[in-house]
Amino acid sequence: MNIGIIGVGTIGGMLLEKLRADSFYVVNRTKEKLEKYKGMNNLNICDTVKEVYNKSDIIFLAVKPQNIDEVLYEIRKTQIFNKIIISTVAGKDLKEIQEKTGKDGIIRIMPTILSKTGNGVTSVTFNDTINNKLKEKIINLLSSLGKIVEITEANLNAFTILSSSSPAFISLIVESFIDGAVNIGIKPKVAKEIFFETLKGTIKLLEEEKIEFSALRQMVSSPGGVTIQGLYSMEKRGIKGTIMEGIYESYQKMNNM
Ligand SMILES: NC(=O)C1=CN([C@@H]2O[C@H](COP(=O)(O)OP(=O)(O)OC[C@H]3O[C@@H](n4cnc5c(N)ncnc54)[C@H](OP(=O)(O)O)[C@@H]3O)[C@@H](O)[C@H]2O)C=CC1
Ligand SMILES: O=C(O)[C@@H]1CCC=N1
Repeated sequence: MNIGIIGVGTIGGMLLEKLRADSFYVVNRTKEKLEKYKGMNNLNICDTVKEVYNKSDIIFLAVKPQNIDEVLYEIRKTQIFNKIIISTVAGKDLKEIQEKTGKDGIIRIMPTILSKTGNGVTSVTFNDTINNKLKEKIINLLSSLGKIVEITEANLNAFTILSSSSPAFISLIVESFIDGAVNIGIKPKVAKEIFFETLKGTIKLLEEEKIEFSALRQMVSSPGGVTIQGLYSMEKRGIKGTIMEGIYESYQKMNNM
């Protein structure tokens, strides 16, 4: 199977590194960016969107939303109709891609940077021209990215915030813990090491032992102790509302793209 990637930035590069194909055909606006992949023996660097489209069976669109229309326009000019187009672009729906390209086999995925290590959840939504056999083939292809879930397009925006934006939110929260630890005298390197272990362990308790959030808080908070003092301060400043609001704002922005 030949895979095309249009736009080899953060997500396109990750797809190139993680997916399995007989050959890859790629194009990127800034060609120099592709230098680092030149050692890949199944990589073909192309000059145009048209060349990638013509030579590939499945074509991933991985440009930013502001650049997608120019790519769809180039695809529209081609007269080959039996290809599968998989868009990673936030806020461009299946119908619009179909209309702008004049092609039928359209799929959307919402990738996550966590696929770099084969983790995270990538959601996929198919238009109604894709039959079950093809769906299975596509999900199988995508499985090297991590967990794949099929969802309806109506749910894609919410899933985007949860699985694709969250690594950025979590990174900010983790950084705050490290800064907090440095502020009470722990060296950054040590703080990072200890906090990463603490984070992994907390997730294990919540996930594997199925301990409820509130139960875990109670287990750790001694009456009149230090933990409840910290929780009280965080709650007083509205930490939960702040995070919930951030998620909602992201979602609203996504809906208006
Ligand atoms: N980053 C993330 O975590 C996620 C991103 N997405 C979606 O993935 C898509 C890609 O995002 P991301 O990888 O972060 O963006 P990047 O800016 O890192 O990559 C986009 C790439 O597209 C190239 N490009 C732009 N226009 C063209 C064109 N006309 N022809 C060929 N190449 C072009 C750019 O080239 P140049 O080198 O010149 O800039 C750049 O390398 C976006 O639509 C985004 O919504 C979805 C979920 C998560
Ligand atoms: O921030 C963005 O717009 C993209 C989509 C989700 C993650 N990155």
